[in-house]
Amino acid sequence: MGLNLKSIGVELSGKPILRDVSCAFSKGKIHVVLGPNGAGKSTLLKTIAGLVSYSGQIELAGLNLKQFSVKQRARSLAYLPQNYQIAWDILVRDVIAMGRYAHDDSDLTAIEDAMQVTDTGRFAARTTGQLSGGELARVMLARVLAGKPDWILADEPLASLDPAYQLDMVSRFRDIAATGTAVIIVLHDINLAAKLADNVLMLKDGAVLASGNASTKLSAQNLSKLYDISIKKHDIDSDYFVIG
Ligand SMILES: Nc1ncnc2c1ncn2[C@@H]1O[C@H](COP(=O)(O)OP(=O)(O)OP(=O)(O)O)[C@@H](O)[C@H]1O
Repeated sequence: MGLNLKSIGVELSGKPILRDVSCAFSKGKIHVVLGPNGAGKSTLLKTIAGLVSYSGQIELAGLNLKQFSVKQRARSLAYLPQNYQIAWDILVRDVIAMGRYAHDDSDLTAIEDAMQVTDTGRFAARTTGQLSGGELARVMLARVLAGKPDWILADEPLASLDPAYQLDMVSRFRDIAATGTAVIIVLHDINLAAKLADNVLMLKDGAVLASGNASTKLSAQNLSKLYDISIKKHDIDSDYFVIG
């Protein structure tokens, strides 16, 4: 059973930010959310995560998400924010173990599994202040995975990573989706989106421009409309988009 958004509206400080957004997300798939700066991508993830009030209905496995307690929601849906900050210099293992908070336990197998998938076990005894940005990104993903959520909401998790780390994270997200978890991920890089996406959701001015299977919806025509610039397929390698 999926995650369905039905006619979602969000206002912040009296300004409409999301307008009549309807879309469906499925388990075991990677859903990439694309759109210009300010289109409402982060607001959409925050809305699903329960951090923002909304009109309309969000259904998770056929149930109204508003009926879920905070803990029930946190067990199903994990949110990886855009600008995470670790307030204290604490042990990596403890940060990852915090992912069990909503379960009221410290399931060591879940924590070990999360470290294995993200290859963070080798940092476990270091503190967060002793990690590079790319290493910290993997630790934050491990924290999310330790909670064994069915749905991961990740806001630009590749933004500050070098190309090698980006590709590494792409393959980790693929592995995660292959276990049946759904990944809803905001990206700005359209070629990384093309590598990663099973489905896409294109948001423009707070409304849906296109959504559905990446093989049909992630087209040069839709991308050009989305960003109001010329985007074409590469002449030789049609898997790549060229800007301008
Ligand atoms: N608390 C707030 N009060 C008023 N407006 C807000 C608030 N938070 C965000 N906004 C506005 O909502 C709009 C959507 O913001 P959001 O962060 O969702 O966009 P985004 O698509 O994620 O952008 P970006 O790609 O730049 O991260 C922007 O115009 C932003 O200025």
